[in-house]
Amino acid sequence: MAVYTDINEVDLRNFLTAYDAGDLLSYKGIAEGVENSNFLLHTTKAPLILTLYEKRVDRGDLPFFLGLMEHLASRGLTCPLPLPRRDGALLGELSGRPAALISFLEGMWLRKPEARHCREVGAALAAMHLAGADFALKRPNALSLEGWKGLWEKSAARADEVEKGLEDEIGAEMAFFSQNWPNDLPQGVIHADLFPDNVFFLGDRLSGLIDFYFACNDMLAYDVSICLNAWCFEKNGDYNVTKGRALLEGYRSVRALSDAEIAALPTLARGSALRFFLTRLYDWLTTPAGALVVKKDPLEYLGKLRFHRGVVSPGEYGIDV
Ligand SMILES: Nc1ncnc2c1ncn2[C@@H]1O[C@H](COP(=O)(O)OP(=O)(O)O)[C@@H](O)[C@H]1O
Ligand SMILES: N[C@@H](CCOP(=O)(O)O)C(=O)O
Repeated sequence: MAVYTDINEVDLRNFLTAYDAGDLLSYKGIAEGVENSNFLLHTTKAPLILTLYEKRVDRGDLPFFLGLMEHLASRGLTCPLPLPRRDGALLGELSGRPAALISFLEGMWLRKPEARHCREVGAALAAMHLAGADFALKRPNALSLEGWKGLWEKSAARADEVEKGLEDEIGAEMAFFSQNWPNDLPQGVIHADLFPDNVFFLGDRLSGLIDFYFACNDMLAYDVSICLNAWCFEKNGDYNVTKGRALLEGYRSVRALSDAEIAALPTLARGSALRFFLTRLYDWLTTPAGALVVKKDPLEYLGKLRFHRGVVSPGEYGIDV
């Protein structure tokens, strides 16, 4: 359960007085997620999500994240909306943390997505990229090359505790990317964490996207590569080209991918695998034993990284070249 910061009822009731949110009926911590502390609130009005922003979220970035949700919703994308306080602010403070109330989105995430779901995710990602094009705020990607270096510096010395030889292997990846990371592809607002647990479905229909707390400005095709990693591998580590094809076709049915974006997919996918490997590795080595969170396995992403390292043509992802 991702509840790093606990709340008490008296403080919560006091926090809610700043909102027109109805009277509190119940609240409970949510047993999912790894970044922030989330609670489901029932009030005499609509159900709400209460989020307390934790370690990896910089307070200065919150206007970007909350403003982006408002912007995307205004462009027709289904995503949660922050509930303003009576004074108009979107942020308050609870248990010493910045905190916001967010609308509750109906639906559930898919534990076993199939190719048809991947197609919908691809289309939704492209729709988000188009809808974000005129969002006024900017946020550089804190988890691009420089961020990777920082994580790696803090983890390298203990990497071999996770698998022997990792310090050398990942050191070589870092060297590769410092020379080979694309910088001339189309940029825009990306979600940057569109994993299955951040996409809700009602039946077979995609009902909305959540968790915009890694969103930033970066290469649009990098976001596609994140989805290939998150949606198109099987539990045994095999890449499922049918899912990859569906995701890419779904994306291209809404936004075209240029030849340069397609050619860069193997490098982008290798880089995005490294990015999730590094955050997972860092968390694996540093999360305190008693924390109420399910740690994610860095080795899953090491396997994906190795797969991409061996890809010689983007056609291997299921795209016609
Ligand atoms: N707006 C929302 N509507 C419904 N459920 C939500 C909403 N936001 C979060 N959740 C629930 O909380 C869980 C964790 O949220 P998430 O934003 O992914 O947390 P984290 O940022 O900590 O990873 C989700 O998997 C979902 O079950
Ligand atoms: N998707 C990341 C972890 C971030 O978790 P989320 O609950 O915010 O999606 C990973 O799988 O490493």
